[in-house]
Amino acid sequence: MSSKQIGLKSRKSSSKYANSPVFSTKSSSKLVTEVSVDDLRSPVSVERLKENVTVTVRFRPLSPREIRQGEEIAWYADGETTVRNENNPSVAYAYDRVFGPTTTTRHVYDIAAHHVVGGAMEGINGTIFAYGVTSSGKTHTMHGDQRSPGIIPLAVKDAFSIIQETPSREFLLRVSYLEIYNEVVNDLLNPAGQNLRIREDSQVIFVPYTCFLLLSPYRL
Ligand SMILES: Nc1ncnc2c1ncn2[C@@H]1O[C@H](COP(=O)(O)OP(=O)(O)OP(=O)(O)O)[C@@H](O)[C@H]1O
Repeated sequence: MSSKQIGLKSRKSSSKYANSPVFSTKSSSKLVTEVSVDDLRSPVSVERLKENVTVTVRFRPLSPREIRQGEEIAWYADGETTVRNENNPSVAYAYDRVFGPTTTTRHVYDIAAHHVVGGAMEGINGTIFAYGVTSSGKTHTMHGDQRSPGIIPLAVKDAFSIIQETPSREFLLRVSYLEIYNEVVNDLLNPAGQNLRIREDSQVIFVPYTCFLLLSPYRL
């Protein structure tokens, strides 16, 4: 089990579904991208600080290899919020949102992540992370590729759009990129930053990772 995460913040579970990363907006991680958004001026509305955790399931299609091997789908999306068992229709689980295998990453982002990015740009801490078994589609969902960009590039692009549309405010965007795998923390932005030591004092847990100012969405 592993997870991929993007954390968006202001300054101041194990999956049953082999072909579906469970996707949560609010983790232990194998790969962590953290974008820190500092709105240097606007105050945070108390109204908006209510905790709000949503859990989303995304099914990926069977791969050609899985089809060749005769593997069958055991769980499927029944409507927009229910996951049902193919062999036993009476077994069903409800989630905030369920996406079937033909859903695009763009759609997943729009429904499940866009509002977290918008909230972060207003100064509300937000985390988006994906977890699921190996090959369930976490990298596909979070990173994607040129043809189908993932949640992380889409979030960064959105953050820059919001900055452009809000000339009256000043923002500071910082990015760090960590991999946590088999209890080992590596800094993916600094080849020398391998097997980082986690330091702890009474107040905070601290990892000495590299943090870059993000000046353009294309630098990520
Ligand atoms: N929604 C999808 N549509 C089409 N192909 C997908 C989808 N999700 C994942 N895949 C494909 O399934 C394979 C496994 O996906 P991916 O590498 O994202 O899994 P992962 O959960 O990150 O695995 P690992 O934990 O081993 O890194 C990849 O070939 C990927 O392109």
